[in-house]
Amino acid sequence: MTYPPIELKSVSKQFGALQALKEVSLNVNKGEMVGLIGHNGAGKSTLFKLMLGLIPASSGSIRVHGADTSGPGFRQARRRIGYLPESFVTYDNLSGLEVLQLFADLKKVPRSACAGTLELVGLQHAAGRRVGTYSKGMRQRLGFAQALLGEPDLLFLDEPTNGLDPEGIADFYATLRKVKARGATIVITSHILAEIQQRVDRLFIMKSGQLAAQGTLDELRAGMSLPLLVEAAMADQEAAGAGLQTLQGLPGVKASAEGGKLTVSCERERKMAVLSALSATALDIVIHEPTLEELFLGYGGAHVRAH
Ligand SMILES: Nc1ncnc2c1ncn2[C@@H]1O[C@H](COP(=O)(O)OP(=O)(O)OP(=O)(O)O)[C@@H](O)[C@H]1O
Repeated sequence: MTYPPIELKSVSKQFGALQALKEVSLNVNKGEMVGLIGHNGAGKSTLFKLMLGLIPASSGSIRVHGADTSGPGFRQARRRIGYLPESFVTYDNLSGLEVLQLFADLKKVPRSACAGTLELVGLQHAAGRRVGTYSKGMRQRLGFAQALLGEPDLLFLDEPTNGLDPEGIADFYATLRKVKARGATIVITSHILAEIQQRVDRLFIMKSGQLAAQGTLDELRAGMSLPLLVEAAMADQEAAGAGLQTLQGLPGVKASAEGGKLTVSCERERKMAVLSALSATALDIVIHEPTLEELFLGYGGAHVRAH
């Protein structure tokens, strides 16, 4: 029998008087890449630690590949998991290859896998260099490499693009796509919502220890029905004024004009009415969907701060 990689039922976690997680239920399907987002202290890292079996839940059940994280069968399931913690700490006096070999020994993965894994994260040229001389981005790549060792079929990546430059971020997601293509399931957290919103299959929004919403970006948009933003470039100020007048007659539409530019905020179901009102006179029209940041705030999240 095959089990979904992750099944959580009514999971709560108490740290003394503090309730870090409250009745969280969620499933992640095989081969999915999902994003876990939430404000600082929302409970993302705690959820990771519970799913990795590093700390016990106060109540509820957590199954990973069908094995209860508090049961004896979990050791086996744990071998198929890769984890990149939020702060990856390593040994400065060893080379990148030596660090990876150490992790390979711990994970009971043959050392022969290390060179290829370093190549996968673009560190092959620095394999023999002391980690103490690595940049922040290179350390993060090394952390990613240890998570990828042994081709795990479930990956937990906590803030994996921390410290990476734009090229590093693009490389990281290119590698993730390869990992996903071989059927792995991936759970990723990020504070940079613009970065993950187009890259994951589904999103979980955490708020104060609870799951505030879940779904694809489109489902989250439909659930919140935030207004769309339409920007239209008109030939000149006069054309913009005429366009503004037409739009002001439409219900559920707010518009303003500045020079030859019209800015319109409208309910989703008014989009076609707005477009047809402008289509004859506009030179160009751009429609902006609500961003994940706006949805996140709409679902009750606080502002997401980058670390
Ligand atoms: N070992 C612990 N003992 C006591 N409280 C803890 C412990 N671990 C986490 N907490 C608390 O649980 C809550 C959730 O923390 P958690 O680290 O899971 O949040 P997070 O969403 O990962 O935050 P961030 O985005 O800042 O990493 C916070 O209030 C935190 O202070």
